[in-house]
Amino acid sequence: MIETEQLTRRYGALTAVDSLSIRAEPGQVLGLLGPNGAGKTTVMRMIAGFLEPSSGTARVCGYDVRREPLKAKRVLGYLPEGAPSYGELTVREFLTFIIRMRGLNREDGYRRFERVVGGLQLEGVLDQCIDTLSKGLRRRVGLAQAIVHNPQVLVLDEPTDGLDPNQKHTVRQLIDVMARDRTILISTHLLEEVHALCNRVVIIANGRLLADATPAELEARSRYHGAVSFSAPGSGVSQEMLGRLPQVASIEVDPLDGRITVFPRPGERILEPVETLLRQQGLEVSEIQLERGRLDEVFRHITTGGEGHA
Ligand SMILES: Nc1ncnc2c1ncn2[C@@H]1O[C@H](COP(=O)(O)OP(=O)(O)OP(=O)(O)O)[C@@H](O)[C@H]1O
Repeated sequence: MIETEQLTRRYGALTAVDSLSIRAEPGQVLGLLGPNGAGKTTVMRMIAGFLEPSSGTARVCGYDVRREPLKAKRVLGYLPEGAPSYGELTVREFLTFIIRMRGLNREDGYRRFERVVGGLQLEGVLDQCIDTLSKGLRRRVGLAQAIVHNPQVLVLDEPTDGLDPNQKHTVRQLIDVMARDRTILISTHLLEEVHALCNRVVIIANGRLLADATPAELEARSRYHGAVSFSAPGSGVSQEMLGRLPQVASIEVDPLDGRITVFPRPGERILEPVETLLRQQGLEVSEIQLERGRLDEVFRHITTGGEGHA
């Protein structure tokens, strides 16, 4: 479990993290989202015990990171932003060093080494210096050191940053498997990652909490939530006809591809009436889809001041 209470960090006059209270439980992947400079890395560094809070507390599995730092660090794996230090070591030397630092016995150490090297596909670069690896490989080595002691809590700062789509997929699968019985906090700028991984999302800006909700709850705040969109090239679908449906609030046509989006009045469900109307008129449409809502729009709205604390 991860808990912060009124966690605050000031740099001179700047309050980078401002009275932040968040909580993540086992089985949860909590996504920490926010614009550049929102305070995500600062929050994670405080939870990981790498940065002193100015005030407030952070606890990992119940251990206060300031009062019981060793106990907190023992149950925590941390992937910092960027590349791992000790770039002059080979991947094998680095992971062996971390395993020794973590106090694993020979047998467990060997088992865990094999496991993470296999899981993150590092077999081919074990004897290469970290400094000479590609960005994606360095990220995977960083992730390997974060999980090698099989921690209960993981704090991962942009875990898929710099990875190609295949590697992103591999790392997301790994996080997904680990999430079953662990608590995971990840920061990301990729909203697709929120869909792929997170079952809860915290949005911050200027160090302050702006939203704490499930991805579905956030999507429900989008103006696209419940809208119906479809392509109807050359079918003569009339906006006027759709607009006469009592459940419909408005209609928009994408100027680029001509895709039609029909928006419901509050509380109305429009998929069925829209489909029925199109069928009755014998109009050909393709890719008709009920929209869940768009996280990018909600994120923009929340972080640019359109919405208050949730
Ligand atoms: N050591 C420092 N000294 C002074 N200001 C700092 C320091 N570290 C961070 N800051 C400031 O604190 C604020 C939060 O930074 P932080 O790196 O936590 O944001 P972030 O959300 O992780 O950003 P990004 O998405 O760009 O990585 C920023 O305004 C940053 O300039």
